[in-house]
Amino acid sequence: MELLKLVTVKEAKEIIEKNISFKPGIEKISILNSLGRILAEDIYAPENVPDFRKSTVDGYAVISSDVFGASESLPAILKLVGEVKIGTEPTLDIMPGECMYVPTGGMLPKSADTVVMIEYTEKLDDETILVNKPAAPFQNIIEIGEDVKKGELILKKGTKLRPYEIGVLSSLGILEVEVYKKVKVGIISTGDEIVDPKEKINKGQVRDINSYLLYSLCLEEGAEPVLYGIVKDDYEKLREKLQAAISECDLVLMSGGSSAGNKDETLRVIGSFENSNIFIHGVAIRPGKPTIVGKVGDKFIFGLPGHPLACAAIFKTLVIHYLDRIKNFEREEYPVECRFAVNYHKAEGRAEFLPISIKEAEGKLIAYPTYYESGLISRFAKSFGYVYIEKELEGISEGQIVKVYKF
Ligand SMILES: Nc1nc2c(c(=O)[nH]1)N[C@H]1C(S)=C(S)[C@@H](COP(=O)(O)OP(=O)(O)OC[C@H]3O[C@@H](n4cnc5c(N)ncnc54)[C@H](O)[C@@H]3O)O[C@H]1N2
Ligand code: MOO
Repeated sequence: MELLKLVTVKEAKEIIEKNISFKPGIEKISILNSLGRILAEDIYAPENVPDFRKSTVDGYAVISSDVFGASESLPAILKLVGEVKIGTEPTLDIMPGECMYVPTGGMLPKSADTVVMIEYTEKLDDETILVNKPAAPFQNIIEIGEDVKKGELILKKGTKLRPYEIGVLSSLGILEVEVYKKVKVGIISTGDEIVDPKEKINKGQVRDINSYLLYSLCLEEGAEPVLYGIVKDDYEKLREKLQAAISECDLVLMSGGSSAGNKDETLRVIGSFENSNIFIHGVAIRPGKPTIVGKVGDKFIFGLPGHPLACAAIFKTLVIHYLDRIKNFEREEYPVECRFAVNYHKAEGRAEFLPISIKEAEGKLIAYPTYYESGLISRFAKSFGYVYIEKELEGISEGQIVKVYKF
């Protein structure tokens, strides 16, 4: 396979960014359907949360100076003037020397500045409460706007919505949000030996893994995958399928060719469209070297290597980068730090995407490389994640601390 100049992963990402012209559309959806979607608008709080001063305990709303220095031997004696009903505004206020019963979440009477927990009080009679512990000002109280301040930029455009952000939206009464439309991703597997897993398989053939792998990776990334099936190594058929995928989708992922040489078929097919452009033909990464990145009109086409691990590695490094950039999504990753179990030499001149399994030994996390062949899917499934080894490094030494990124 004659590859053009290999670009580094960093260069590949820059080339992808520079050539983005597609912008996903925006749609308004119910927050109940918004899990995992990326916000396409800044959200400012239309009101304070909470918009009343509330108690965080069951107890008595008091004025702190009235209970200053109170103890079991010398309790503060307060007049009970009423009870706050949860969910309603108190109809009374308290004066010095008075208190009012307030449940957890109840609104405080205006002059109260603290709440004494019921455990630290004694009810002498219907009108008299003994307080045997002092309470500092603002103790057991949530102030107006303490959770969210009116006018605050509470969620930024580009935020990925998790259950917690969705909770914030509902607390503000925002029940619909603008998010980026799901990117429609066409998936084409190629290769004479690839068989639909629903069919009988003969010696020399393999069941299609990449369609299923890519489909699931797309779902995980909030995209909308569309399967175009398996295409035999045939220029015309491949061109037909690619044409259909380009016209129906926003992005196309093709995987495999048939060993060395035929990858050029993918290249030739992408290049055969009017307004096509090929930016990358070969990336300095292992696995994943025979990668093609091009564009037809404003639709990106990724020609991914056939080996499932190589295919997934390029999805994780380059396809995800493209998906993030078109949605202004700043991905935050927090890798697990582990001690590397062995001495590992990587291939020269290429960065490496090395699957890892993690074991715990004597309270320490140990990272074991699980990859030796990019065609072995089961090793991949046993891995927790991967270590990314920069192109310039020789490898990793036993005992070295490495960062393991979750799959
Ligand atoms: N002489 C050379 N041979 C190879 C080179 C090279 O530089 N010179 N590179 C190797 C590398 S690295 C890779 S990766 C593969 C990539 O080849 P292709 O992208 O053309 O992919 P195929 O040859 O079609 O497939 C490779 C391998 O993966 C299996 N495969 C393909 N598609 C699927 C699928 N959908 N599901 C499951 N398995 C699939 C296929 O049967 C092959 O076993 O080339 C090396 N060779
Ligand atoms: O890209 Mo290939 O998977 O290095 O074997």
